Amino acid sequence: MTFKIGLLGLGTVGTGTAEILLDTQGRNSLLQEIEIKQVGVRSLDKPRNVQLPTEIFTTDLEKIVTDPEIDIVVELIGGLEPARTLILKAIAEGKHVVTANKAVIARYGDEIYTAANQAGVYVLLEAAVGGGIPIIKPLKQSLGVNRIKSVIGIVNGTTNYILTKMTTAGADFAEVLAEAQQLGYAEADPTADVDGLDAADKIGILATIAFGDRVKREDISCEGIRNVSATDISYADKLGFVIKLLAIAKIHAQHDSLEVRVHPTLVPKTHPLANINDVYNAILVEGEPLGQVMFFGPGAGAGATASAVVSDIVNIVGLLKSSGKNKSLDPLLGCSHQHFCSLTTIEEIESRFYARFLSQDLPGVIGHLGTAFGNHNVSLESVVQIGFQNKLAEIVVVTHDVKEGNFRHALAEISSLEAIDSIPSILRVL
Ligand SMILES: NC(=O)C1=CN([C@@H]2O[C@H](COP(=O)(O)OP(=O)(O)OC[C@H]3O[C@@H](n4cnc5c(N)ncnc54)[C@H](OP(=O)(O)O)[C@@H]3O)[C@@H](O)[C@H]2O)C=CC1
Ligand SMILES: N[C@@H](CC=O)C(=O)O
Ligand code: NA
Repeated sequence: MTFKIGLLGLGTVGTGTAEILLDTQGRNSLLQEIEIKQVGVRSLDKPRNVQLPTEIFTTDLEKIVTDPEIDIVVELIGGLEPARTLILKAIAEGKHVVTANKAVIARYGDEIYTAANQAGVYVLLEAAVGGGIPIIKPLKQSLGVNRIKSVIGIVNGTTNYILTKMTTAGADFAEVLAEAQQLGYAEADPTADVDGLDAADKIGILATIAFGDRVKREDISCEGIRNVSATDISYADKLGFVIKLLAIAKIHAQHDSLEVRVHPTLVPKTHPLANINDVYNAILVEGEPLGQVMFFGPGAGAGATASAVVSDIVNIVGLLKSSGKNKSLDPLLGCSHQHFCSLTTIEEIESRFYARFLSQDLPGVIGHLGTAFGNHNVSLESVVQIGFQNKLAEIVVVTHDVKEGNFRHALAEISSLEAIDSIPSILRVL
């Protein structure tokens, strides 16, 4: 029996997917039972890097998702629309769906999975988080019996590539971003990478699976890497840290709620996430009774991402072959979260902070800073004055764990001190 695929999109990931499906030797034997029946693209004239019969190409993607012969629709066009509508239509037509589209699942997961469960079809998305790293299936299956306490990851390849090159080679932000685009790592609109939106989509998906309640995408606090400067990278290094864009989801014990956030973070050089470089991603999961486990691998790029896409396709084919006409879904592969959870407000979130101040070089300034922080219950781990910028002293402060609200109030008081010229950067510390 042959299982027929409708491939929506033949860009970076679509091409990688087709390459695996067409070159089956030495891979799982189920691949030999899979045929690409149609390919949907935007332009029929574009040269393609993979050999497929021209007659299977179309720009009519609706025709693919309604084709009665197609068993699995593989959505690799990205973006919200028409991706959402096409996925819903495929589901309504009784087709299983494989997607790499974290943007659409993070926002419309509720609608999509409700429809999929009613229709008795799978929507698998291993490629949507961590590219080639197996993380969705392990969270659902291998780690499912643990009480998850935290999921902390570097989940965006583009920004990790940029930060790594800025740190190790002093490279220029715009140049490295162009390189990441060239390598096929970045989103069609790289703002999604640079501003942390892609990482927020991914941590929203991981948190929903790990903690069992849906996370509303708009509740996730999100800050990108645009303001990370060479000066901060250099200070972080002197203080024993590297700067990484972290996506964090963890149980907030006091409030019995979840905190989910994305921001550039000073990570101690001794922490396992500090050594994840270039396009690599890693996700550190802590659960009870397991303890910590870390998933590591290439987080973007054609081959790595296609590996996850095709594994999902093969998983569905395996299930279709073994379950025959029995339409009930394997609960460990489906997604049936019913409730949205409430997230801890940003004011209540506790973390360490790094702040860099430019001040007049006057006696007593550091004392005034300390007093202002003390007035708002912010205790300091270290205060250093190392350099000068245009005759202004540069003072760098690292706090102990503090409530974000208290820290912000202290900063407001400090800004009004006469000696303080400006606060060029504020970053969190892991
Ligand atoms: N690149 C990566 O490393 C990773 C990407 N992803 C996700 O995978 C998905 C695809 O990404 P990627 O392959 O990089 O994207 P590309 O931009 O390289 O490819 C998009 C493909 O979809 C087609 N397409 C886009 N919009 C339409 C439309 N409206 N109608 C018909 N065809 C359309 C394009 O057609 P045409 O070729 O004619 O222009 C192209 O073939 C996205 O959701 C992305 O977030 C996930 C993990 C990693
Ligand atoms: N643009 C994304 C692609 C993979 O999800 C990234 O850089 O991580
Ligand atoms: Na993955």
